[in-house]
Amino acid sequence: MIFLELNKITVSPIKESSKSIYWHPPGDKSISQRATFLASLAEGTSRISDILWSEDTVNNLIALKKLGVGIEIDNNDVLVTGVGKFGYRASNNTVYLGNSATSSRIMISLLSAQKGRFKVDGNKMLRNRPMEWVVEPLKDMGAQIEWLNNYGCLPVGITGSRLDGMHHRIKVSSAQAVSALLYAALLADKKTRIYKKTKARDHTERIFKYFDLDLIDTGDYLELTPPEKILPHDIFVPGDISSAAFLIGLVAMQKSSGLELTVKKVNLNPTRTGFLEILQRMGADLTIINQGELCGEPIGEVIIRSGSELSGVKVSGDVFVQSMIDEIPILAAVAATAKGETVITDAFELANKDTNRIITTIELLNNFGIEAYPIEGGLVVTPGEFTSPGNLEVPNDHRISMVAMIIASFCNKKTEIYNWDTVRVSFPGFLEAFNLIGLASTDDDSSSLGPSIYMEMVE
Ligand SMILES: O=C(O)C1=C[C@@H](OP(=O)(O)O)[C@@H](O)[C@H](O)C1
Ligand SMILES: C=C(OP(=O)(O)O)C(=O)O
Repeated sequence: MIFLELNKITVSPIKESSKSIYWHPPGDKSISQRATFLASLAEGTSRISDILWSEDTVNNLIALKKLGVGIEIDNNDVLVTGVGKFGYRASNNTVYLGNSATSSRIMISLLSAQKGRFKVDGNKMLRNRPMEWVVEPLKDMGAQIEWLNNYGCLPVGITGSRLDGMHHRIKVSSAQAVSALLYAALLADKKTRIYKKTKARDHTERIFKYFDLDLIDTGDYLELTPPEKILPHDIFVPGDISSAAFLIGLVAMQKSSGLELTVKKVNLNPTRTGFLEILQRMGADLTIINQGELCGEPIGEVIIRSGSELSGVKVSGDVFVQSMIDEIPILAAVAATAKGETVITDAFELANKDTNRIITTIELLNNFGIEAYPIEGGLVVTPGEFTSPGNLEVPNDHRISMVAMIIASFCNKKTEIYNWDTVRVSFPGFLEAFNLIGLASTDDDSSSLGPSIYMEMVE
């Protein structure tokens, strides 16, 4: 049972549940952001259906609206009327992107080629995240960007200019670095060639092809020929596997059998499914059915059943780790319930998230009595019984906050969790989904965080 009070939530021990649940997760955050940006550059109106309504995506919509892009809500959908490739309107207002590194990195690229001056900024967490991997290559394309406070960090000032095409080798294992430069390449004068460091989520490549853009992938590099203009396309956003992972993990952690969750219409892009594969390797009863495609993205249904005995695993390899980069905190919680230790390496990018998630995941587990410690580029989790710390303030990190609530529900006494509501960044409906599983319940106030308030903010 969960009881809410201001920014504190009280999580009581769960009663084991045995139900069959069908659930459609909220829209994928990465695809919602990419779809919104691409539609904003098109000439005409694109309908984005099943978009994610959360703080990150809404900040993106509000920022684009202030730049002159047409943003209208039609039921749950967004109608984006693009202004063409170079039609963003300059204003004295800061382009504010809250907590979202993905949105700010792509936005910096797009503003670099618009007419006028812009300032891009975000919240305290975002101001600590590295921006130089995007800004330095953009400068090589001719962008005029200045660091307004500290080198490498937001806020930045941008004076729009002409962008040249270029050949660039990406130095970090980040999909955002590739994506930001691909968006800049759309606005460049000539072809741009990008050599990736690793294969990470490829939603940008897929949505560019869905929009009929001239992007080739030789396996060695990506090459984009800038289009004369971009035509609007309607898009359906599949469910977010990273949000679904919290509930999938929770079911896998329940020791008694009888609980079954079917996650419907969820994105199964192979660059995102590492968590599902690792759960299968650990011995979870997880199957994938009804696979298909939606707007160039693989989708399907995931069925997870409780009651399996799980074993610890070794997780390594740049590509594999990237395919579950946002799921590592929940994997660490699942690993604590398995037999044998779990060793995660090659997860260097985790240090660059809202918090350093290697450290915050370890601290969270330690707070609940689990032995976990850092190793180079990762962590080791030793299985054990979760014990409640009584009360706990979680860091400003939505993914850590959701894992804290899940772990707390497996403790033998109540836990008060402070600062839990960063869930709004990616999954405002988390508590309702948690209730649906039947392991917890909330009072009415939980709906105050629900997706509908985000629609009101845009209107
Ligand atoms: O491209 C994206 O939409 C994202 C890529 C990942 O970051 P990196 O590619 O920087 O590792 C991921 O952690 C983030 O939640 C969203
Ligand atoms: C790190 C995340 O997103 P971003 O990098 O866009 O802030 C996330 O959603 O966990």
